[in-house]
Amino acid sequence: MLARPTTPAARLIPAIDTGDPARAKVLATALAPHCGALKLGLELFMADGPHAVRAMAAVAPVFLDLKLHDIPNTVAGAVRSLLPLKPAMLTLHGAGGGAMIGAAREAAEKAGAARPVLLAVTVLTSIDAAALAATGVAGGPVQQVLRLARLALDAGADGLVCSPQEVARIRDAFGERPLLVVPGIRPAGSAAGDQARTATPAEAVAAGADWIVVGRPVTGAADPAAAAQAIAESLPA
Ligand SMILES: O=C(O)c1cc(=O)[nH]c(=O)n1[C@@H]1O[C@H](COP(=O)(O)O)[C@@H](O)[C@H]1O
Repeated sequence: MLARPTTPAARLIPAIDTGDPARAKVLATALAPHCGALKLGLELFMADGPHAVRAMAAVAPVFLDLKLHDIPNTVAGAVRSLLPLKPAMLTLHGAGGGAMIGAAREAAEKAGAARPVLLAVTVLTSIDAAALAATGVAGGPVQQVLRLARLALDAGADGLVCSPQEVARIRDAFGERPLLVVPGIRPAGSAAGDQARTATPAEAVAAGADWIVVGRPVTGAADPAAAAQAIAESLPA
């Protein structure tokens, strides 16, 4: 399994969100020396599938963010189908429930020591309190994140995806064990866009994030490698 980062640069996971494989290759090549892993999400996977994963894995560990969410049998099958691509990290939705997460873990175990880190997405960082209430969830994002965190960790997830605003609360409740991967990161002065629960890179790491996921503030910069390096330099040692 991918080890916890030991340097500031290794904490950074740029999100390569593009449907253009050529653009993805340019970004991956430029950013690989300045990060701990590269995130490949739905946009690129829908466009270029397993080929894109193999191409990215040639330059850096791949965080394959497909946010699996289905019945346990289907998710276990999806994990089995993905194992030959050797992703370093894989996401599934905590809201899929404990049986789904347990089935994913059992399927992942087939890869032995090289299995991907299984990360349960808690409450998407684009969801604010009002949007969460509209889905019928009582209580605010923090309460729901803690509820899904407990469920996912008990069921066999190695870690969690949460916003920077819940990191300290998760560390208080669950200690150092869970791996915490944190999107919703915005360097000071950068546009929030569709993100609702945000903080700066340094704030997220100071609160206890292991990795930070940064997309548009890096990939939309005139010089993505320089933007990545500036973020790494802003992090506590
Ligand atoms: O699982 C994720 O990575 C994820 C979970 C979440 O709650 N929020 C979230 O933004 N992400 C991903 O993190 C990246 C954030 O991108 P930017 O908003 O451009 O920095 C995107 O690729 C999202 O798919």
